Amino acid sequence: MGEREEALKVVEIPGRGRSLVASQPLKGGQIVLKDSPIILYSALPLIPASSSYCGHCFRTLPLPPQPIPSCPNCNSERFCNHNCLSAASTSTHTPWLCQSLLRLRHHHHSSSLSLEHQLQARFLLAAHNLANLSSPHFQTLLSLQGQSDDPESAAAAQFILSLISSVCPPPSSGWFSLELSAALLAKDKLNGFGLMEPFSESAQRSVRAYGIYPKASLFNHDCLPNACRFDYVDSASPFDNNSNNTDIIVRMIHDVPQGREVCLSYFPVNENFPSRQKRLREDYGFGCDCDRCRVEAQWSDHEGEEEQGHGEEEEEEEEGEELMDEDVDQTMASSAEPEPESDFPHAYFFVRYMCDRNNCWGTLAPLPTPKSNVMECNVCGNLKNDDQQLSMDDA
Ligand SMILES: C[S@@+](CC[C@H](N)C(=O)[O-])C[C@H]1O[C@@H](n2cnc3c(N)ncnc32)[C@H](O)[C@@H]1O
Repeated sequence: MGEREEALKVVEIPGRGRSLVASQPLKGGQIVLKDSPIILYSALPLIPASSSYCGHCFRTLPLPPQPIPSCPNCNSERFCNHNCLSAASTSTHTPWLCQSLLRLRHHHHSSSLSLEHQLQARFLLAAHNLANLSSPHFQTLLSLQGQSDDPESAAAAQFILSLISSVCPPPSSGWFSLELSAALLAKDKLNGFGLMEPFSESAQRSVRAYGIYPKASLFNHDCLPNACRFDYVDSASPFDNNSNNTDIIVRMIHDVPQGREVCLSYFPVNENFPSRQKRLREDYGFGCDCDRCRVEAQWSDHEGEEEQGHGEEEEEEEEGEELMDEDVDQTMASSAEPEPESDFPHAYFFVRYMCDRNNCWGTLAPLPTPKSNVMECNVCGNLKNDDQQLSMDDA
């Protein structure tokens, strides 16, 4: 872990599992984590085979007349350049993965598979590929939350494993057991991050690729997060010359004291109480008891349902020193600011930290430069001067 990540420590919190906690006071805008995926797979259906993204870095491919190299074996996976082609042959497009995807595409049943099953097949093949490539990274994947007893994952594992093991060439370390396959699918469901298409006001944003980010997988959820995730798909990160197209960074939305848990929201913050609770129970297996949920649970008619969101944003074990429970600030992640006596104490969060651009629903965090007054949206990238916002608050 680099200097930045030392801003966070892994702490076991009863009822929440491993959690990331500020190991020092953190400033709004501060970068607290940079992470690269250990697994990355396309969010597109298996057929048609070719896509407009590079099969290694997932950048949009250049337009003709630029030469676009393709995989000499399957001829369908395409790459930005020869560097990406060469890097893919030992990562995202190994000869075994290439053969497996090719056979799966030619299999007569593949065209009738649901998109969900196609993506689960892509993930399970990518997990076998990881087990062949890197035992430490595979162990990291195994250490993430998600068990074989998740009924949905168990049912999917049975179907997908029987499909891929009958169609694809066996991986050198053999096929996973049914139980391991179910556990891996559950881990993908709980920990996978979606890399979204760049924002457009006029279209629903779709996912370009899914990734497993080992360090970012330890962030718990809060419906009023104090940190948010940025990625720079198809654009270079302005803060890091060495970042890859699929790296993510996590920045603080506002200051938090040492000992406070740092949380992300697993989906856009505008979703209403019933829909958040449903999603967290069904997709992540817990009922949320954050400050915001506790307040909204008291709203008899759940007014605010008109805020209903529709974003489809998804989401190595740190061997860091663990804090004792008493070192953890019990006020947890939210409470962005002092809470007024009202039945909507988090109004402040929405006014100050939610992007007001049409169809965006992103979250704003200050730029990481010291004392920046400029807030950046993590979805559309819009910049907004916080001074305007402050004068609005004072009014
Ligand atoms: C991406 S993992 C987060 C790290 C996880 N706590 C661990 O120990 O690996 C997501 C899982 O963490 C737990 N979790 C996340 N946010 C939570 C919250 N606010 N309350 C309770 N459990 C939570 C749930 O079990 C969820 O499925």
